[in-house]
Amino acid sequence: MSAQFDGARSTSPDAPAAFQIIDAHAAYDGVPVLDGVDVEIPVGRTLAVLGPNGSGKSTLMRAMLGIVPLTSGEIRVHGTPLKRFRDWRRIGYVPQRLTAGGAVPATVREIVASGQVARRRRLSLPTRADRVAVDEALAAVDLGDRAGDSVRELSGGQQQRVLIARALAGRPDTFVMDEPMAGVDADNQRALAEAISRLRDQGSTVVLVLHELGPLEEVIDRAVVLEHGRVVHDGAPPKATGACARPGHEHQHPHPDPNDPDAHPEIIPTRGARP
Ligand SMILES: Nc1ncnc2c1ncn2[C@@H]1O[C@H](COP(=O)(O)OP(=O)(O)OP(=O)(O)O)[C@@H](O)[C@H]1O
Repeated sequence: MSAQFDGARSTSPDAPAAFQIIDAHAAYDGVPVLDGVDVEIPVGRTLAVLGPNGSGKSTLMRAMLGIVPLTSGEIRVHGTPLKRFRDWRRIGYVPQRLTAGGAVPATVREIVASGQVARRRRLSLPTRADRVAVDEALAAVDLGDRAGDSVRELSGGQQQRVLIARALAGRPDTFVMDEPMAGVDADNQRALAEAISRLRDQGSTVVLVLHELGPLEEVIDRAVVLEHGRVVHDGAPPKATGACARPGHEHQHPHPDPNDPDAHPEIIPTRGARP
């Protein structure tokens, strides 16, 4: 990746934490899913959220973006309580799977450019700088030569890279990625790890849900492990062992149909949320 992003703006030691999650509780239909989560993520850190299926990892990501409301507790984003946070252009969200291209024959470039919508004023057209940012984002994930192709023609791993490019195109300084490695082959995992490591080197904050560290082991400075909606570890990334540690290993676990918009509330921004 040769492109340089100007996203990482607030890396001074005095900058408030990118995310402060304070005694967060959340529930679906009265069933607790987050049960008193406390995590502080300073700017410029690369943090993995690990844990078994159903432990609440995705729910925590969604809560951090205001998609899932807390039943109690507080979340602050770059020092501002989530409800009052408006600077969503600083946040780049990479959802679990490609959803934007599923129903319509969008090109790679169109999907990536859609990541700039929050930056632009209403009804304004993309500027030259916007177009350059899209080119840079595509180059960053090594998909510059696929810009005109339909995303449907891409493999799952390449589609995942498109989602990262979409987040990059808005030039955020804070990334929230929900299982960017899920279902991605070893080559694409390495390409993604490289893109993420460059984000870290540029001072961006990156929070990722992962099932195992895999090729990201070198990139992650800290890991939070959830179990039953509680933090059971917060510190150095645990050493990977067994088959799950091998590059290319794919977890098999149920996920909603990626083309079912009802199964992906994150693509329908709620009030105050701009994923
Ligand atoms: N929209 C929803 N409505 C009801 N229950 C939900 C919803 N989303 C998640 N859950 C349930 O909440 C619990 C936590 O789910 P969550 O997706 O946050 O876990 P996770 O750790 O990300 O799991 P995975 O690794 O399988 O993605 C699970 O029991 C899940 O079935």
